Amino acid sequence: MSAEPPLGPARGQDKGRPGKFITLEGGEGAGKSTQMRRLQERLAQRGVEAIATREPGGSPHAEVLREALLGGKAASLGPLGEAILFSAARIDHLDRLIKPALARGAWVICDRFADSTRAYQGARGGVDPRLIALLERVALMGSAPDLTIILDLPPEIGLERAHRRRAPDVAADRFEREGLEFHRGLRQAYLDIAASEPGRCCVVDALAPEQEVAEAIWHVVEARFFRPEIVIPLKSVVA
Ligand SMILES: Nc1ncnc2c1ncn2[C@@H]1O[C@H](COP(=O)(O)OP(=O)(O)O)[C@@H](O)[C@H]1O
Ligand SMILES: Cc1cn([C@H]2C[C@H](O)[C@@H](COP(=O)(O)OP(=O)(O)O)O2)c(=O)[nH]c1=O
Repeated sequence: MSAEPPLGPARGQDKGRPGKFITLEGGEGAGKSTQMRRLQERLAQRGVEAIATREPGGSPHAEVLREALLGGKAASLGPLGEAILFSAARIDHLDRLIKPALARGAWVICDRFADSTRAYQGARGGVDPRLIALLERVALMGSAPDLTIILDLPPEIGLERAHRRRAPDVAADRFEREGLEFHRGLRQAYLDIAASEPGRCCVVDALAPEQEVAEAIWHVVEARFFRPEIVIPLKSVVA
């Protein structure tokens, strides 16, 4: 493996970090990576350096775990074993990339994070929510996102978008291949997370054209970080 990025601040010691941490969540093909790039550009226009990253992955060790998790090699571990591996990848990602960036004042935008473990391995995989919460506490040690945007759309449409995006010679990953009921349950799991943490999460309608979704996200980011006098309702539906 190539040279290791240095570790960031000690675990649990990143309170008062100057950078902001934003995560994008939602089902397959919801537009997370598209909107991550757009938000990064918008922040750059505002003079904010934002690092775009993703999970599983984002650091060398975590990318190795990604291969095992998405290729299906880890599937025989079952949902709890997978949740532990996703969490191990998350610890490396936080320590090597996210926390060092936040500590030096950069912002971080991450395509999927701990809510994906809650939704996929917890709500859909059937792992006891108390175990998922425990793993999350151990992995994050206080490094929770400042804002989570949940991109919401009917799973039929997201899966169709994901299918169209994929090159013909690339197979769908193991979670994308799950049936429609699984993906409907995921959608509900994300809406439940948003309802349980309205201070952190905001739901954006991802069915709208790309540009409109980007505007809705920017509205939320601007309100949360640049103009706190604007109050955003939980479900921010684009026109
Ligand atoms: N609002 C949108 N309307 C229609 N297509 C979109 C929209 N946002 C993204 N797409 C397209 O859908 C596909 C999946 O988008 P992507 O950002 O990769 O989703 P995700 O990262 O959530 O899986 C891509 O081909 C992308 O160009
Ligand atoms: C981060 C994370 C991802 N996943 C799943 C969700 C996705 O199916 C897959 C990541 O694949 P990826 O191709 O990066 O996501 P997307 O399809 O949204 O573009 O891993 C989990 O099951 N648990 C997790 O904690």
